[in-house]
Amino acid sequence: MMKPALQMDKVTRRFGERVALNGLSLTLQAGEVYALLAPNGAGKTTTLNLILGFLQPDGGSIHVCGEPVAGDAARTRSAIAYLPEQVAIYPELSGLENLRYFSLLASKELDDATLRRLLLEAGLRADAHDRHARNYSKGMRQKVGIAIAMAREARLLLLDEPTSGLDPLAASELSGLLRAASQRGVAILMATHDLYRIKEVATRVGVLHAGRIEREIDPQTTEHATLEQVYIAELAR
Ligand SMILES: Nc1ncnc2c1ncn2[C@@H]1O[C@H](COP(=O)(O)OP(=O)(O)OP(=O)(O)O)[C@@H](O)[C@H]1O
Repeated sequence: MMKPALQMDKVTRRFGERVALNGLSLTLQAGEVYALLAPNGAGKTTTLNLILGFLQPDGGSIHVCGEPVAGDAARTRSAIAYLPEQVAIYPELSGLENLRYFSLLASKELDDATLRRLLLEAGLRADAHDRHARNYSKGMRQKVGIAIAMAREARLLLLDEPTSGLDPLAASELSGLLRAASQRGVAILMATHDLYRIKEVATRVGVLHAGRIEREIDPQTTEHATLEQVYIAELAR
């Protein structure tokens, strides 16, 4: 069997007296789309930074595609694509040039036809490929980010609030892209408050509270209203 894309086992992390993560365990197999519902301060950013190897845990372990992050974070990071809330690409370069540049950084030298195909698959229309990214909307920058992830053949995609500030069309396009990526075996972990998109795309939902996953909900069998009630109750705790 394939190694899980992500395996977090009883991870703890403190900042001085403050416990940010308190025994967080989470395993993601290839193709799973996990939505992390995280009220402010619950430990979302700490979780993402630990997976990326920018922080070290005080206890527990994290593996990406079977490799310990503690062993060689640069190596495990090469299997990960991280899309922050605002995808950072070079404004003076075009979408195509950004994709070429970030692919080269990941030692992937792709010809223009392949780069353009990846941009099209990520939903960036051909007439935008050669325009300066400075004029791109948030949704367009995100599409370039997804194309970069696909060019790098990332096995694990981390997204932080991917739909905040997107119009409904862009958000729905993003759901389609995430579904397509998951069908290709990419495991996706997205921190979000967007219950509507969760219903659309997530295969699992977990509520992060006080540094651990307090409960999991099956998005397929849970009504939207129930999902919302659970989340609101969690926010009010
Ligand atoms: N560098 C740090 N120094 C001290 N405390 C920290 C540090 N980073 C995080 N914390 C604390 O750890 C807890 C979890 O923080 P984290 O940033 O992971 O939460 P979050 O869920 O991302 O919150 P938000 O959504 O508000 O950014 C919080 O109580 C926070 O104050």
